[in-house]
Amino acid sequence: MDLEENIIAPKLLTAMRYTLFSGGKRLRPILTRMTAELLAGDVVSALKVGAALEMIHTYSLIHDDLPSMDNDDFRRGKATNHRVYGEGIAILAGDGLLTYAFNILANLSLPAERIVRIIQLISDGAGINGMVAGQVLDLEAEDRKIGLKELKEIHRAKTGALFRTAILAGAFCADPEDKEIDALRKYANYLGLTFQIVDDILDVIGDEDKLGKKTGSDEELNKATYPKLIGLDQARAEAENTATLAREALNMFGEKADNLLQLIDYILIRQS
Ligand SMILES: CC(C)=CCC/C(C)=C/COP(=O)(O)OP(=O)(O)O
Ligand SMILES: C=C(C)CCOP(=O)(O)OP(=O)(O)O
Repeated sequence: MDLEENIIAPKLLTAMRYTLFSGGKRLRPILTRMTAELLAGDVVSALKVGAALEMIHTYSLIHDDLPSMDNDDFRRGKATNHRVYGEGIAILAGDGLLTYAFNILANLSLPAERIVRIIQLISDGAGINGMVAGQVLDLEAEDRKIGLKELKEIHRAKTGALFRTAILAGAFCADPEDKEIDALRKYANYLGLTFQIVDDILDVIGDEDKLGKKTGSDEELNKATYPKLIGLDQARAEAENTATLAREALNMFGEKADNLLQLIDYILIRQS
């Protein structure tokens, strides 16, 4: 089914497209593509997998912004989905993006067992063993004192899981060796943590126009963050440390991993 062919409920498609095409860094599809390229995999399939992941990520943002979750008014430089289309349609636009993503994955031109592997990986990382679970932990931690260890676990599931999934799904667009998967998983874990520490820092010091979303919302919702738990300077140092570990994880690939290395710098530079 082509997304454009949805004529039963045109408003659903409009609401899905509204947030999907309102800008966004496209980090997860970029990672999928870079990883497939690193391992000389099928780049066309990687782009399709990346599109599916971006749909899943976009659904998660639409739902994360809802009044029952973070209650945010701005996302990607525009009014949030529910502010424009109302809560009901926003929930359904998220549902539509999530399910359509799996339609794209089911239609990949890869060997059937590879497609099944990618679908398993993504439903796991985006679902009850990854992002959805992380969001639950995040909600439960509001207004509660938590330590760094618990915060790391929340970040690992809420944000890290989809990064890890994007990278490993890119690897399965090739024919990876076990040691390559191990190295990429390590890179993904440290990259995801670096990203979320930087996101925490940007919520304190970031420019709302550049970020396209409101800052200070973690404080407003009384959420535990790296700057809150260890201070801004220590949080920056921690982001540098995890970035170094992400770089080291790529050592076995040498220069071939330059793009993945540059992505670490891109994430770090955003908070400097
Ligand atoms: C199943 C769902 C709804 C998952 C949401 C996952 C997620 C990473 C939300 C954004 O996190 P955030 O609140 O830390 O970021 P932002 O500041 O961009 O809202
Ligand atoms: C996971 C978090 C913290 C939500 C924002 O993710 P991104 O910063 O990748 O958002 P977009 O560029 O896709 O809007």
